[in-house]
Amino acid sequence: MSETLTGPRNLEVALGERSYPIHIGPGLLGEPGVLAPWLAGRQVMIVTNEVVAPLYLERCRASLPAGVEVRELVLPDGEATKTLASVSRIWDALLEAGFNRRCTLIALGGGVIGDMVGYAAACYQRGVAFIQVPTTLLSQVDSSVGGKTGVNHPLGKNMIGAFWQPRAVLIDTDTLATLPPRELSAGLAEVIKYGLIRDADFLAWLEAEMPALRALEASALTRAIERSCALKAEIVAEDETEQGVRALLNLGHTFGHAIEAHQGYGVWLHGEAVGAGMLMAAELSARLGWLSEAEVARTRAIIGAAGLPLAAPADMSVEDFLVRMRLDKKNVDSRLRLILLRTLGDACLFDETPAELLEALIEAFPRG
Ligand SMILES: NC(=O)c1ccc[n+]([C@@H]2O[C@H](COP(=O)([O-])OP(=O)(O)OC[C@H]3O[C@@H](n4cnc5c(N)ncnc54)[C@H](O)[C@@H]3O)[C@@H](O)[C@H]2O)c1
Ligand SMILES: O=C(O)C(=O)C[C@@H](O)[C@H](O)[C@H](O)COP(=O)(O)O
Ligand SMILES: [Zn+2]
Repeated sequence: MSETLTGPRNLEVALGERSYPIHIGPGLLGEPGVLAPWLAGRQVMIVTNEVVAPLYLERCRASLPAGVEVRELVLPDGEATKTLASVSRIWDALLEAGFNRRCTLIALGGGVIGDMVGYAAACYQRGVAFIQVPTTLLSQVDSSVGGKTGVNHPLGKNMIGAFWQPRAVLIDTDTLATLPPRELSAGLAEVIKYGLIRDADFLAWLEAEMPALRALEASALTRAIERSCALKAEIVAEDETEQGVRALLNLGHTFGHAIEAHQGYGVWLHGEAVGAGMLMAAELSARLGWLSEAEVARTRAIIGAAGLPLAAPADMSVEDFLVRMRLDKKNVDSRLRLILLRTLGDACLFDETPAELLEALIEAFPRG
């Protein structure tokens, strides 16, 4: 993993007729006509938010070919806006513009925009094309790839949604220059996740390169994005609708989603909640006798080095966690199914955690 690189990288999510490319590189956004190959027809709607629009909407517009009918919709910002009401605004705008089944939606922004635009595309006239143009690290390494789309419900994260794949993912790494450090750390949580679940060498590389990643060093960031996307593409190609291996991408999320929903969406960033959740999963894995204390210490160290929380919210009781975790989408027949670590780089889905062990772990986990 020592090679330096910053130039364009191309990957594919292999899903037969619905396969699509992931293009990664600096300056991709704004290249005239770069989005042209994936448009379904002449009608295009760029959907973004009020933070991203002043930064990148002009460049996105410039990426379209001449002769297309372009509309723009700028939504409010934030996780709290990831609702059916916001998606309805997209449908309203599409209908008011008279857009038909050959239209294409472009999701320009982070995971909130990407998840909502994907869901709007999945439902509009029973399904239209969309392109992901992710502008946060988290969306570039995770949410733009794989076709999980949807919105939150007050009772649970991403409870309403659909699997709907984009036509392409265009990752302009230059957009990370404007990302606030807290959002960069949130994205690093999902990057660390790939190392923990599937790639011990990548994890070791991340440990060494964390300062470079946090300093936005281009070569390290490109490498991290490419490896993350490659691992996700491989898993999604194997199990598009999460019947098996894809569930491993949920490491830390059963705890993390509980934190996000309990605190109120947007109080903890998704990546922050996943960071703390991955540490909880690692500590539970140790209580089951799988991970050593040294491996838990490594997990804690890399999550901390990424600038992520190492404690759960101060006001969250064991019952607060359990109430939310019982609604988790992975559960079957009221059995909690958790993603745990056999060792670093090897995750599994486990549905036999004794209730007392889980409760003791949550009780003992630090609060901040
Ligand atoms: N579909 C999936 O597979 C998947 C995977 C992981 C996460 N998610 C979802 O993604 C969401 C989190 O995504 P996120 O972390 O990108 O959050 P986000 O979309 O809220 O973006 C984070 C913040 O950064 C701003 N922003 C975006 N790009 C910017 C840029 N280049 N410069 C400056 N500011 C910028 C946004 O406006 C926002 O304020 C959650 O809802 C999570 O559930 C989905
Ligand atoms: O793509 C997946 O599969 C994931 O689980 C990726 C997660 O990082 C992401 O947060 C996803 O939205 C969680 O999905 P959910 O089904 O647990 O809501
Ligand atoms: Zn996630």
